[in-house]
Formats: sequence, structure tokens, C-alpha cells
Amino acid sequence: MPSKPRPLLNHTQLDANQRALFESARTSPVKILQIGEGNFLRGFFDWMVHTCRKQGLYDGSIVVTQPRPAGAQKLADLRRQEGLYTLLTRGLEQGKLVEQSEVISVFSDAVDPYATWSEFLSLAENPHLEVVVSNTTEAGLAYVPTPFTGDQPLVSFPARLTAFLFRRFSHFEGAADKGLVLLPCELLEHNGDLLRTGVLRHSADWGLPDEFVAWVKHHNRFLNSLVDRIVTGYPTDEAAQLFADWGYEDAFLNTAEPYHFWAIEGDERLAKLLPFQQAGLNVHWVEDLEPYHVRKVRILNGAHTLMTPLGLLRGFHHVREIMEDTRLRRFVQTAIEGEIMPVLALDAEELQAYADTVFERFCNPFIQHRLLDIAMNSISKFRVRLLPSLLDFQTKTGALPTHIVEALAALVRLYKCRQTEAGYVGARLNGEIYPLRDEPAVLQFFATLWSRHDTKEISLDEVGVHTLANVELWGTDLTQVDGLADLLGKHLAEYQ
Ligand SMILES: NC(=O)c1ccc[n+]([C@@H]2O[C@H](COP(=O)([O-])OP(=O)(O)OC[C@H]3O[C@@H](n4cnc5c(N)ncnc54)[C@H](O)[C@@H]3O)[C@@H](O)[C@H]2O)c1
Ligand SMILES: O=P(O)(O)OC[C@@H](O)[C@@H](O)[C@H](O)[C@H](O)CO
Repeated sequence: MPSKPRPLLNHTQLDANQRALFESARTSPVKILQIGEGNFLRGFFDWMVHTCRKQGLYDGSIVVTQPRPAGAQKLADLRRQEGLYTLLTRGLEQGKLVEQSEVISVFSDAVDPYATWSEFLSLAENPHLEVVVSNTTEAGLAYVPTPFTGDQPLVSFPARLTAFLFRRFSHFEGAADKGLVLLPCELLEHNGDLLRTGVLRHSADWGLPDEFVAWVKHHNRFLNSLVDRIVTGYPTDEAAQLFADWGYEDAFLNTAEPYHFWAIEGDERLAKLLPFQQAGLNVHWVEDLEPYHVRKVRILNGAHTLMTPLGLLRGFHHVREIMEDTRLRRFVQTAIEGEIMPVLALDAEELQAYADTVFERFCNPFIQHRLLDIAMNSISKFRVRLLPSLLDFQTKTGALPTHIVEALAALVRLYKCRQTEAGYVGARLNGEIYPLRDEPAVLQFFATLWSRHDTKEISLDEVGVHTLANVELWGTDLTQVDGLADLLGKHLAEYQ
């Protein structure tokens, strides 16, 4: 017999304490604007705000908006759940098993900037607003020249934020105390500075007044920060059982490891605004983010980006399967210890300790970290997370890091794709089809390149050379790196 449909998570399923938190979130002043409804912010930032609220340390609420027009349905679904969702935190913490599920209630509203642009802009007139937090992936933080039309929604995040800040400036007549704290969580070095530069560029493009530019510069703080937590989203394989246990369905069910770390470049006065440390969270206000950033992005994210195309092509679906495959695990470990760590100007013992923790986290038996999720926007990820290691290794040793180059070949092969009605797709070595998610221009480039190879217009070596020569992808012409085109071609041939 088909099982009885269960209700969607909503406040009627909450116990008395949860319901009090829910009601207070709905009625508390909106102090935070969140750009991004994705898994990460919900498993990290929103959980932190919820933790503070539970302890009575924070009395603000969050309005969430989706970064892209395509997110409209997700936002509508979130509204149907009254902004509520469940976070499942599982794994080992200091050797102890942690397993906790918690309904998070921090959202007082969900606003679609594309459907209701004027409602979105009017959020800027809220005197209580203090913080704008974002996660739009590396691609979303990029500056994209955008005309300002005034009444049309802007798709570029920095452009949208500029319009938002201009509305705030105009409404409060440039009041110094109405500046905001901007906290981008995108994994880019100097993420705060990048966002600030983007806002200032749009302001210049649009000819916005000098007084506004001065207000942005002096009364808004764009903080650089580095986030670290593995958040794996909806647990497809387990969801049905969990919903049967809980008696409700939750389209926003999210999973995360217990480990969390956030280093924010800024002074501790900001801790008053966001009392995360006071709530016992592993959040640090630091003077210099650089060492934390380099260590994490090059080792943890570098390892993810390195292993993902190799694993996907071989038919794996999750990080842990790669960790359980002796050959691939050794491959990843050798790349980290032999090619990534040796070129980092950081304490070798500390690096080793960090790398060991990262391996432990990758092996977390409760975390199903999908390779296809990590694969999203892999080209820009390679550029930021692995290419610097490749180039530094060559500069330092005069040789090429063979494992990283092999992973680059797998990445180029992973992007052997074609356009279908459902988007761009590629095929694993066993023929299984997978979707590819990246910028349209990137996918178009690879689809055209590989189709020219399929029709024998260009050789496999030329696929490699054209890829390396594409400055849009890498920021530089990689055919100039001694020996790289030859080695890439050799590894590409292994996929023939
Ligand atoms: N999931 C994690 O473990 C984790 C940990 C640390 C950092 N991050 C950061 O999170 C990002 C991935 O987010 P997620 O895990 O929440 O995935 P997700 O797919 O749930 O959410 C991605 C979000 O980014 C938006 N987005 C995607 N491409 C965009 C683009 N081109 N322009 C604007 N917005 C865009 C989506 O609309 C969505 O809101 C990473 O790029 C990284 O910066 C994730
Ligand atoms: O989140 P992404 O897509 O930028 O990168 C995939 C993973 O490398 C990333 O999510 C890590 O798990 C995370 O950065 C750990 O803090």
C-alpha cells in the first residue's frame, strides 16, 4: 500500500521550545539580509545564528533571497515550509560520535528579487539591518559589466548589492550609522575586498555620486573571511526513512559534519554584532587571514577538486568511495603531501596536522559528499584551488607536479560534454551520463572543443592545447608553462 502523504515541515510540528523560537524569528527585527538559499549558508551561517538565538544571545532575524532567477522555485518551496528546515549534524568530534537533528528557524521572510525587485530594494530602508551575508559561489562574486536600469532586477550579485546600497544611502541620506557589514562567504581570497571592488566599479560605471562612493568606502565594512565546514545537503538515500521517523517531509533537509571553523578578518568589536564566539562557536576574529585561507583552499578544497574528476569518470559518486579505494586514496595523499604542501610557506608540522584532520573528515562515515556537487563550477575551482599549487611547484622545483596535471587531464575529460534539453551532460568511462554545471560560456567552449575532436577536426593534443591557451578559463596562457601541454596530452590519451 502506498504510504500516507506526510505534511511538509511547518510550525505545527514543533515542540513548545522550537515553536517559541519560530515565533520569535518571525517577529524579530530583520538584522541580516542573506543572498543565497543554498546548502552551505543553511548548514553554517544560519545554524550559527540559530545557535545564538537559542541561547538568547541574538534578537535579530534573517531575510533570505536567492542569487539567481532560477532559484525562484526553491524560495517558493522554502516559504511553503515557513522558512523552517532540519539540519542533521553527524560525525566524530574529538573522537566522540555526534549525531543531532535540529529544526532551524531564523528566517522571517524569503524575498525573490527577480519577481519583486521593488520589495527587495525596499529591504534597504530597514533601519535595523546590520549585516549582508552571501554565498553565490566563486562565479557569483565576479564583476560582470551590467547596465543600471533602475526598475529592472540585476542578476549580477555585486551589481544587485550596489543598487541595494545606493537605495540605503539615498533613503538614509548617507547617515554614517546606516552603513552595513558585508560578509561574503564565497571561497575566494580577499572575498570582502573583491565584493567592495565590485561595488565601487559598478558605482563608477553607473556614475553614482561621489558622496555615495565615500559612504560605501567609509561606513560599510566588507570583511574578508574564510569558512570551513563540509555541508552535504539533502541526504537522498536516507530521506524517506527520516521523514517516516519524524512524521513530516522536509525539502530543505540538510546535512553537515560537526567540524566548523570561520576566520574573519576584523576586530573583536564586530563580535557584538554577531555573538558567535560567545555562543561557543569556533569563530575567530583575526588580523591576517592569509595563512588560514591558503592552508584550507589549497589542501582541503584542492584535494576535493583534484579527486572529483578522477572519481566521477571511474564511476564513483561520493568522496568516501575515493577514500576507500586504495589507489585513488594514495593518489590524493601523494598529491597533497608531495605537490601541494611542499610549496606552501607555512609550518610543515602544522600543515601535516591539518592534512591529517582533512583526511579524517573525508572519511566521515556519516557524510555522503556527492562528487557531482563538488564538481559544480570546477573550472574556476581548479583555477583558484589547484593552479596556484601547480605553478608554484614548477617555479620552486623546475618540474611539473604530475598528479595535479593528471587531475587536470581528468577535468578536461570530465568536461567532454554536449548540450541537451536538460542542460550540458558528459559520460563517465562506463558510459553513465552525468550533468555538468558551470558557466554557460565555459560549457559552450568545452562542448565545441570536444565536438571538433569527435569530428577529427582537431587531435587530442590540440584539445589540451586549446584548453590551456584559453585565458578566460585560467587568467593566463598555460601553454607557456614549460612541458605542460605535452604532459597534459599524455594523460588525456589515457582516456582514449
Ligand atoms: N557545501 C560546503 O561544504 C561548503 C563549504 C564551504 C564553502 N562552500 C561554498 O559554497 C558554495 C557552494 O554552495 P552550496 O554548497 O551551498 O551549494 P548549493 O548548490 O546548495 O548553493 C549554491 C548557491 O550559489 C548560487 N549560485 C551558483 N552559481 C551561481 C552563479 N553563477 N551566480 C550567482 N549565484 C550562484 C546558487 O543559486 C545557490 O544559492 C561553494 O562555491 C563555496 O563557495 C560550501
Ligand atoms: O563548496 P564548493 O562547491 O565551493 O567546494 C566543494 C568542497 O570543496 C567544499 O564544499 C568543502 O567541502 C568546504 O569548503 C569545506 O569547508
